[in-house]
Amino acid sequence: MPSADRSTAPTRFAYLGPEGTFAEAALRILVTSPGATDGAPGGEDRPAASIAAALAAVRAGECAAALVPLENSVEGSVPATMDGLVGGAPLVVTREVFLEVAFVLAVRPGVTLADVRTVASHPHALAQTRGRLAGLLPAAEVVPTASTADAARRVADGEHDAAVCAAIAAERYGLSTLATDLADHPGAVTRFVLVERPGALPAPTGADKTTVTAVVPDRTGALLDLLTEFAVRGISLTRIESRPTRERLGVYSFSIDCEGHVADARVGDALAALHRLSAEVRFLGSYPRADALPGKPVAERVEDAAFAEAQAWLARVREGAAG
Ligand SMILES: O=C(O)C(=O)C[C@]1(C(=O)O)C=C[C@@H](O)C=C1
Repeated sequence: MPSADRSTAPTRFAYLGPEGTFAEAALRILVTSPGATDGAPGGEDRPAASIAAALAAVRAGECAAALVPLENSVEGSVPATMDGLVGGAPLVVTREVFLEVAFVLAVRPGVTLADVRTVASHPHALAQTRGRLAGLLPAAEVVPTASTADAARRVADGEHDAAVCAAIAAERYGLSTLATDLADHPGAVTRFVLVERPGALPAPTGADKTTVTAVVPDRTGALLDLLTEFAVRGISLTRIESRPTRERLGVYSFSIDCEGHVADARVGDALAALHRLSAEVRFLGSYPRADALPGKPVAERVEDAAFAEAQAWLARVREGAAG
């Protein structure tokens, strides 16, 4: 899948580090799953200090790809990833990975709940454990960190008293566990995406997703117009959310995932229509669904064959044949 340009990068994958993050666990799944991409064979994986740093390493050609969190089933989207993909040099998603996340409360050996004054973690992890933390540590100060493993490392260094992190991070940094299964909603899943510089697209598998962002013009019905382009072609959306464009209040960029591959006639046709409707459309990739499910049934009238037949009919009409 990766083009020659991509595969010459010295490092295989950048991920939100340090070692022991959920992002690293997701990367292990990615490189061992069927259809795994090699990035730069023999290369190293690089823990990055932030999502922005991971994306920057790919843009600079230092890494073949970056694995970054996009959304969580409890806490919703990860703004740093959303914004990092919309701005800057183009990047595309080539794979997605789902990871069930479970949190522990980790401390230096010998530290008890009564000793904990500060508890640190990634904001998404803190939000997913808010209720349990309030019960266990009602007086503790909650401190955001760049990642869950960053919190564990800082606890090991003595900077904070407790970390909300993965069990593997507690182990990696020599911490003890005061509580397990900290999540307020057990079974939360984080969706990670592998992003690369644009190149050859992953081939359609029949169970694909496409991601696109579009700035919606400030006029009545503009969002409905945009969504109609998917609906009339029988394309099911799997995610939609808005982010501020940072230009002014009232102008938003919509980030949309839909079923299907840009190589599918109906999806390509819808994206072309979006390009006509919006001054700023960014194609963010077509890639295999992590769950490998075929998606919603597609009506015959929007199958590739129906589009091809309609194009052939139009060509005949334009040449003067009876319609
Ligand atoms: O900090 C980590 O370990 C991450 O991989 C990031 C992240 C996120 O951004 O949501 C991933 C999964 C958990 O929901 C908490 C944090």
